Amino acid sequence: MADANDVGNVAEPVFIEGRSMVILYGSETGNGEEIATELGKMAERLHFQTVVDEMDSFKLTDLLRASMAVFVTSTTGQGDMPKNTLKFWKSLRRERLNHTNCLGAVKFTIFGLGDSSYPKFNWAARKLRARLLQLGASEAFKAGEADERHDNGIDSIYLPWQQEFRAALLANYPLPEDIQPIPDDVQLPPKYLLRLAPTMTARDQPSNDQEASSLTEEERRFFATKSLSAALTHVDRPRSKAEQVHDVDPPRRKADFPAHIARSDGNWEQKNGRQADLLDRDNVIKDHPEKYLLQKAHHTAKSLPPPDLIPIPNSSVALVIRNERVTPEDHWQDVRHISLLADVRPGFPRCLAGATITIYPKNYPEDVQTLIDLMGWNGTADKPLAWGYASEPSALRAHVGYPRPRRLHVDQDRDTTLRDLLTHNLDITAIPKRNFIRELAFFTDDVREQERLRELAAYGNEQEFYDYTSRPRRTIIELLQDFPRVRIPWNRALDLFPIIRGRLFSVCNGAESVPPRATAVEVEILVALVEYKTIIRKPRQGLASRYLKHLPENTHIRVSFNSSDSLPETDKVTAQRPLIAVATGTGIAPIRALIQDRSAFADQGPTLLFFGCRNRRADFYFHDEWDMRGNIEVHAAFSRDPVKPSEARDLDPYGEDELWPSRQDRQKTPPKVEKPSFATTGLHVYDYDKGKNYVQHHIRKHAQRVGELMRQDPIIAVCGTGGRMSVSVRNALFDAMILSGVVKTREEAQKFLSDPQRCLYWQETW
Ligand SMILES: Cc1cc2nc3c(=O)[nH]c(=O)nc-3n(C[C@H](O)[C@H](O)[C@H](O)COP(=O)(O)O)c2cc1C
Repeated sequence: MADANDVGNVAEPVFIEGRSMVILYGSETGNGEEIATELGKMAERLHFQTVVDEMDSFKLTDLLRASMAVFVTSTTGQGDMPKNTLKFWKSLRRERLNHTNCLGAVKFTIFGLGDSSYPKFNWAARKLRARLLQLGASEAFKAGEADERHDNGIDSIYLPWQQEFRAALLANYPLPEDIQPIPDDVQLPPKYLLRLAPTMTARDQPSNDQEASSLTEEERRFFATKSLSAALTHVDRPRSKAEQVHDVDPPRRKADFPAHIARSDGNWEQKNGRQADLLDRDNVIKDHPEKYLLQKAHHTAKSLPPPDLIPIPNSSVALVIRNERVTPEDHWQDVRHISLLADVRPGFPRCLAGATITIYPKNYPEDVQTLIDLMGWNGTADKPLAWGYASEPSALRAHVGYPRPRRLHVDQDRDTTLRDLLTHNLDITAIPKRNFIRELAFFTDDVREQERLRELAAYGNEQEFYDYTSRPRRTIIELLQDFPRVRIPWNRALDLFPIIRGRLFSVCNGAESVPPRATAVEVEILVALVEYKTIIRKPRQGLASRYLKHLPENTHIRVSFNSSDSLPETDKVTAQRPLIAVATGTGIAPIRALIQDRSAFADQGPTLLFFGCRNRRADFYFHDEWDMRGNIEVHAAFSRDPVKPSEARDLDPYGEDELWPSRQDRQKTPPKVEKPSFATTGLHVYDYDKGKNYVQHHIRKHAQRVGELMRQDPIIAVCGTGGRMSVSVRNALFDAMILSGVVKTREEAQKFLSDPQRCLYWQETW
């Protein structure tokens, strides 16, 4: 059994003068951070002294200390920089830097993450790149721009880009002849290590000089770590015999899913006579709720996550006052309307429309125990721990400072155990990322498992990686069950597991319900819980969904608020602008907030709401509220309700009936020349989902009304599940503008929607 203090067979990068790299990321949901981490490991294997950190943790002048800077940033909002780049971005944009060539010595490259369904695709990376060049930095390697809309998502662009970048680094920074890159099957040193804290707890902290002088060196360092956020401790105390006997090697486990035989040749299904664990058909859960919905779980206070709250900077505590299911019990999806009573404190949004609330979920005791059992951590799980850097930091790291692991928030006033970390901090039910899978190969003694893990994470296996991880939403715990010989030493937990991120939800109520000068206000969210069984009947629940589903009323939870940067505050003037709102599903949340915010003003402009959902009966959220408001026109598209014959024609606006009005004409005209007239007008003929009942059909049907409001400087809000919906809606808006004569061509329509002088286009899709 591996000793918990043993970090295994590792190879340190060799120190080579003039070979260092900073990799700075901007990331909202973690994709950019993951890529930065992966690039960091790639650079370390090429013997670069490497620092990977968020942009805001970095001073501009420190860029000059590294031989190369790599920027990785996603785009958020409406072409905006992620929050953890704003400080850095501000310092980069200072006017006094203009024309100074101050970054003349900086060599850089940049990798952007974006989604081409947004009008400002990858704008953050483009803006950053332009400014770096303007300040004299030279682009050492071509920029990359990933698009989440690609078949294999970000990887489609990222992986080939990474391979080319690696080759360019080797060519431009050749290694001395006697030094080879560190191969992928040799472990790099960990960054952080956990260690057992001395037996004395924080509550026993010495109260006077005499007590303090009696502390051992170990204890002294432990207290220093607890009180200083960036203190370093090193793993230097071998575990006592008594500690070692606790970690009895658990019996070797049997895989629930023999992952190592599911090879890329796709024969797994044949060999096993059943389908692999894939959700491989669209709507499989929605169409067969009886098969794939989870059984109701009964929980007691003990089986729920503990109520204790860890301190999180800039957060506040809110009281859950309502947690109600709003969809019928027999509907496939459990959607919750949750109300919280939140303190109005500095930083609370002045306007709730467009604001988001971050909720910090926790893991369930059962999952935590499952992982502890799997890894054989029972002997240490409830002992106080400290954390520290695993080895002496590089000169570059020593200069720029030693941060805590990002987002690691622990209560400094009490002992933190491994079980606490697994409950509050480590995302043990996340979908495993490539880095994680790659690292696991170092913690199994089974050669087949090692091979299989490396194969899954290998370049060229993106489809298989996706099929194994994201597609069935496999969790880290399930991955570990599939590879029963993997044993992660407990002291590596902080280094290997991702840290839980707060989950963002759009606020769904507006100022109407916020009394002036209130000290606490009710904030509402509408949450579609992610939960179902897969084809092989494995339960799947998102971390936040599971947490929220059983969150009892009268519980205190930790939350933080963010105002919208891109939606202007609703005031007398903005409230008068017409609102063209398009929402699908829970995308109605921010739009309801906006409508309520506008209602606080007597003289508000008209609202045209296009809402799409599956059934009138099941998920037409807040429908009873719209009737009460005088100036809202609602056009709803129920995609799964039967279509009335009288409406059928509207759903196929470019169908044969419309193009060839009489049957006779149709018979005369050969089908090959279909739709010629529309192709010449610039209408987006082919984008409509024939026979479906979606919001885009209704936009086109009400083209004249859309056009009328377009002429009055409208606010256009598009919210809901992203990708195809937002693209189709945009095309339908182009068509409506052409049909109503607002513009003549698609290009003009495109310009119109991006012109802040003529409309405000706000998209919030996920
Ligand atoms: C609320 C929201 C707004 C977004 N806005 C844009 C945008 O304006 N342009 C773009 O190219 N991508 C946009 N995206 C897509 C993200 O850049 C993309 O999902 C990326 O992978 C996120 O990476 P991260 O996890 O590192 O933040 C947006 C995503 C969300 C959730």
